[in-house]
Amino acid sequence: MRLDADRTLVMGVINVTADSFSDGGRYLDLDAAIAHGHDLIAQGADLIDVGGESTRPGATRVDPEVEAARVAPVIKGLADAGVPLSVDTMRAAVAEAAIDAGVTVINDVSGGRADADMARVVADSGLPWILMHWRPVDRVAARAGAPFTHGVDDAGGYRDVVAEVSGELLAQVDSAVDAGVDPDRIILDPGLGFAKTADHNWALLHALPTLVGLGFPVLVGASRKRFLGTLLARDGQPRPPAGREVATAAISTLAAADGAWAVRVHDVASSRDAIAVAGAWRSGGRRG
Ligand SMILES: Nc1nc2ncc(COP(=O)(O)O)nc2c(=O)[nH]1
Repeated sequence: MRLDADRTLVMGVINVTADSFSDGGRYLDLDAAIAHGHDLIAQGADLIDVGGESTRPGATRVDPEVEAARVAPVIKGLADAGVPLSVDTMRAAVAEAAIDAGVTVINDVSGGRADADMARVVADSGLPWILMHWRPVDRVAARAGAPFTHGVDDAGGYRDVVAEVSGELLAQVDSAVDAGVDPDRIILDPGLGFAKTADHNWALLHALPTLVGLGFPVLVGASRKRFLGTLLARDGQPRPPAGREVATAAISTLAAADGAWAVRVHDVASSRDAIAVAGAWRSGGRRG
């Protein structure tokens, strides 16, 4: 997986879960998940993120065995067909199963903080590692059934969310490098919506050039998230997830213009088109 592509990559999403906020339950069936993966590639995805444990507010942890059993067959089926894949997991054991199945990127929403073994697994694999920011994740219990910690209060609040998220991400990088991970294989992600308010999310997106300026590829995961629904609310009713694709594509356009490594989206085609527009705009159409 190239970390220095000359355009912003599009990461499609397959949530092999029962309860993800926007597509929960649709891809628990192996054939459906694999078919969806091929569809996302046909829409222009550069890679596909496969997750087996929803982290949405109100979700609870699943057994590691359940999580691995969900993601490994999907990863193997798609990897055998040559599809570039990331696995969305906080667990070292699940990452190992995914690596055995053919995954080429580890996407860790805990940024290495939920499982002390993860850094070793990633270092040994030599694969790229996405370190996402989620301040209270150290309070996410390892046991199945425990609820996730999404409350903004759990994060203790932010005085300067951009400076604090930047500093905490760099601390996660230091920990990864200390554990033997090649810094050139590290990708950062501000963790939009993870124990953060809508204002925090917009401040982080507004400061994307600052995050990119930290010197690592940056992944932006805003697709269909609640803060978009809040922005587009009518008569006090937030826009439902299915109605947030245009907003998601707009963010993909702006993220591409600001040099994001990739955007993580459920609807690939709309963001691929948006990024093509951003590329043509920035190059004066030279790339056609
Ligand atoms: N790196 C990264 N991974 C993620 N995984 C899940 C979700 C939650 O969204 P989903 O339920 O739509 O997958 N968001 C992110 C994110 O923002 N960044």
